[in-house]
Amino acid sequence: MTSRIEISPAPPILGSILPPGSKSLTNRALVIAALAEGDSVLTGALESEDTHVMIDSLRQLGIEVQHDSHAKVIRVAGTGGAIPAREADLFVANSGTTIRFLTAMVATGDGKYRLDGIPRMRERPIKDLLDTLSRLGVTCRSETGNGCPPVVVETTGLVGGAAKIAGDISSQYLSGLMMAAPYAASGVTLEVVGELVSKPYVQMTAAIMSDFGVTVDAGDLTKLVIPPGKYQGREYAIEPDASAASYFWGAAAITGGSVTVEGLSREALQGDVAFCECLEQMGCQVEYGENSIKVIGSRVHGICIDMNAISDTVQTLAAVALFADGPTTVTGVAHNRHKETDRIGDLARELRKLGAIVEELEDGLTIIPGKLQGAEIETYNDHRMAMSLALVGLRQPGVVILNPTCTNKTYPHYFADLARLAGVNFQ
Ligand SMILES: O=C(O)C1=C[C@@H](OP(=O)(O)O)[C@@H](O)[C@H](O)C1
Ligand SMILES: C=C(OP(=O)(O)O)C(=O)O
Repeated sequence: MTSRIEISPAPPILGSILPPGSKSLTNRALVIAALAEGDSVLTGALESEDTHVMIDSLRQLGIEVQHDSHAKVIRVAGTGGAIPAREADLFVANSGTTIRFLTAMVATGDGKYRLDGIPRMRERPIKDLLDTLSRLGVTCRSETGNGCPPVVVETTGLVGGAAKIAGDISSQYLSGLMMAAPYAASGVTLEVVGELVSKPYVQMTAAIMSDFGVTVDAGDLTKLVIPPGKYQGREYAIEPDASAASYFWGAAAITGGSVTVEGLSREALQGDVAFCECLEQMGCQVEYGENSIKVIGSRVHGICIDMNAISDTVQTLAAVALFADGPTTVTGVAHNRHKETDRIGDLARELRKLGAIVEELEDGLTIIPGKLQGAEIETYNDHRMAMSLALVGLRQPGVVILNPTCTNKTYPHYFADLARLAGVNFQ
């Protein structure tokens, strides 16, 4: 693919689509299957950079992972909790789940492990996770001392006990600790300090742990008790990615069409299906099936909404908000500044290029729709910037997405799938 793609306006989109597997579930299932007793077979897994760096890292740790990328099936030979490699230097690109989950996982091993990523990863915080691991008996540090990767973990195993974990920067710290905790010498009790962000992801972690045989007492997510235990290998079906689905639901809203996403339901493990409730508040109609969710677009209204729990869909909502008949305010997403890029400041800048008046808040933004115009959209190597703002081009001519291959992080075939669904070609 070239270093730019121009989105072609489309008539109201009528269709259905099955997005690729969930990044969050694939990477959790990989970690848990690696630690489990016996083999696991993961079906419907995501094939993308974020899952490939996880697979490569697990292999470097000495875990056998067989991978049929065409069939989207991954076989993992569980080690029963052992980490065979005594030393490893892992490269995680810009995958937050991979570095946070593996930092906690390698802490259960016996050896010295280093984890690093691309330059942006070296700006993404991980200090709170390292502090908690230290309290649980592990020697670990940020190599440059700035609280970000590269991370070095020197360990003879997780001792366990009670520790506090900060909740206000990223829920991935807590999820990583939860998945590793059954392999501590004694049980682990985690007390969450500060308001926990992205709560549905922690519920997802507890749910998948339970699916593999370890029950967490998660209560109201302020104090979590994880008993010693062992995951049991199994066959596990990964749901389609709900964050990816948001773009197709957004496309229905923006074009005034009707799009059905297959393989998801209101009961999905992924909190991001609640993006449909935002669209409903904006005036769209949502139909929940047993194994599908359909959004029917209409004239959209501006809304005020706290998106703390579903922050990966803020950029999708922002794209829809450009077509609303009034302002939209999103709050509760200060943690979005620590993701692939600053998803408040950089998002505001790109929305302004498209003709909106945007007020940046400390924890969100207000978008006042203006007369739309085409623009070259900078993506900051953020897959969600590319995927969300491309939707604007389905109505407004002249929207060009720069560096479109950044969608490789979670959705390598995004533009092909969107063009097919919309029935147009992109240049
Ligand atoms: O646990 C997970 O799978 C994720 C948690 C969220 O991160 P934060 O907890 O950092 O908000 C989300 O943004 C990310 O894409 C995936
Ligand atoms: C924030 C994201 O990813 P991660 O934190 O896993 O890198 C994302 O996919 O939007």
